[in-house]
Parts: sequence; C-alpha cells; structure tokens
Amino acid sequence: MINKLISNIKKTNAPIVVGLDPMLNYIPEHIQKKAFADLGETLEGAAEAIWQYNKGIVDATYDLIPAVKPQIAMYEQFGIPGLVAYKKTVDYCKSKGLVVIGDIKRGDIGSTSAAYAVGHLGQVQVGSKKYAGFDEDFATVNPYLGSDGVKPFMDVCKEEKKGIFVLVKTSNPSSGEFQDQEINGRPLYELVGEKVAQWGDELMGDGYSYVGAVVGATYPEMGKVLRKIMPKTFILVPGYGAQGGKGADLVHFFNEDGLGAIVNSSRGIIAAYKQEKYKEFGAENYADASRQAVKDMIADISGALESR
Ligand SMILES: O=c1ccn([C@@H]2O[C@H](COP(=O)(O)O)[C@@H](O)[C@H]2O)c(=O)[nH]1
Repeated sequence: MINKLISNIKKTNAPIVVGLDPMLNYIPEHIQKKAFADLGETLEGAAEAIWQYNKGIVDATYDLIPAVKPQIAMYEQFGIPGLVAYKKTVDYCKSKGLVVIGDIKRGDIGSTSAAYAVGHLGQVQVGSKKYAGFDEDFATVNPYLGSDGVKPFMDVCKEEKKGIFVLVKTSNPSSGEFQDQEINGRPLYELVGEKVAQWGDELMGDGYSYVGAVVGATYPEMGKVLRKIMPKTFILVPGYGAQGGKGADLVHFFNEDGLGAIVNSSRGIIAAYKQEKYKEFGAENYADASRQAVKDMIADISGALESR
C-alpha cells in the first residue's frame, strides 16, 4: 500500500491528505435539513448528514489528491450509525482510487492489538470464511505500550500489504509533556523514531517502508531531526492549516527525492467555506470551497519545496 500511496502522490503531484473529520456544525444547513427530514433528528439522521457532506467533498477533490484520512472519533460520537457512515466513507474513497488512512490511534497489549489490526486492516475468520472489517489501507498506531502493541499491526500489514503510521511526535501543544522527556540525554520522540525506523526495515516497499510515522507540522525543527533518523519512513504530517502549520515549515519533512512526507489538513479543507478567504462560495457550494482550499494547499507546499 505504501507503493500505491507513492504512486498516487506522483500522479497528483500533491503530497497531501484531506482529513475527513466531520462535525455537525460544519455541515451546511441544506444537508442537515434533508437528512433530518428523511431520518429525524436522530443518530441515523446525523450520520446520513455526515455521509452526504463527505461524499460532496470527496466528489469535488478526489482527482486532485492521493489520500484521505477519516478521523474515527468524529464518527464514533454518533455511535453505530456514525461507524456505518465511517465505513461508507472508507469504501467510497477507495472506489475513487484514494488511499485511506484510518486515523484510529490504536495500540494495546498484544492480543488486543491483534484484534484492532484485524478489524481495521485485516480479515476476521468466521468459521470457514474470512471477512474484512473496516478495511482501511493504513491505520495510525499509538506505540506507548511498546513493541508487542505494534507488532500485531505489522503482522497484518505483512499479510495484507497494508501500512501503519506510528505516533512519534504529535502536533498538539502539550505533546512535549511526555514525548520530549529525556532518557540518557535523548528525547523520547527520537528513541521512538529510531524504533519506527527499525520496525520499518522489516516491512519495506520500493524505497519506503510500510511502517510510517506521525510527526506534527507544528514542530518543524523536530521534524528535521526525525527525517534524518528515519530516512526510509514515510511521515504523516498533521497540524497544517487550522493548527498553524504552513508549507514553508514543512520542507525538512521531505527527502531530497521530494517524497517521504504527506501533509494532512482536515478543518482547513472540509470547512473551508466558513473561512473569510473562501466565504464567497457560500454554504451551498461548500465542496467547491474545499476544492479551492486543496489547490491552495498544494500550491503552498509545492512552492515551498521548489524554493528550498
Ligand atoms: O499529532 C497529531 C496526530 C493526529 N492528528 C489528527 O489530525 C487531524 C488534524 O485536524 P486539523 O483540523 O487539520 O487540525 C485530526 O484528525 C487529529 O486528530 C493531529 O492533529 N495531530
């Protein structure tokens, strides 16, 4: 799947991911009204609104982008109907040729991680049959429980040719509370980065590993160091746009081949029509505003990479 991600990035010339993180208050009134008229002000109604909203954004942007990253929390808040909308979104994006990164941030003791890995990336055995669960292409993994929490994901990735992005240095303001703590003079995120590079050696695609890393756009200096520690690791970079990251901050997350990183923006794209800059599109044309925001993001990142 890392090879498909790279091939999609080359095809679109766009090292970006659209984060599908729908919140009800981003969803234009006309979509909510229709969904509630059909299904009531229920969890099912909310899930239908989310699904229609996502579909509009995907239809308007899929030809420009290599990948999407649905954030499962945004769907889980609506219970089972929300998870149905998550699955519909995953399947629809795949049918459009997009790589789907499930932002699920799982990781547990080995046996539980194995179940998460099967549920999201693998196939579950039921009697003599096997069934795929959510069936994303990549999943995000929390490494805090150590190797036995990550290895089950790697085993499934090996079997299914899928991939993971392991949290190394997260974009949030308090990520340093634990991640920057020094052990023998080295910050924890560097030690995790080294481990990710080692894990990645076991699961190589053509040039890059199936084991990727998450490093926040909001910490560009740390990104530069981690790029060197993990030369063959693809880095998923959240924190662009709504969290303050800009193209100019991101050049060191990429390798000299122009690859090695993929930058996520969620609110900055899916709720673009709410920004002053894209206000002229209006709520009815929210998806066109998202398309323009995608073009602007690509230009910002490509411009920064070209002038480095
Ligand atoms: O370090 C991390 C890891 C994951 N995220 C996720 O990315 C998106 C960011 O959303 P924006 O609206 O573009 O800020 C969201 O799903 C986070 O859970 C992250 O931000 N930082």
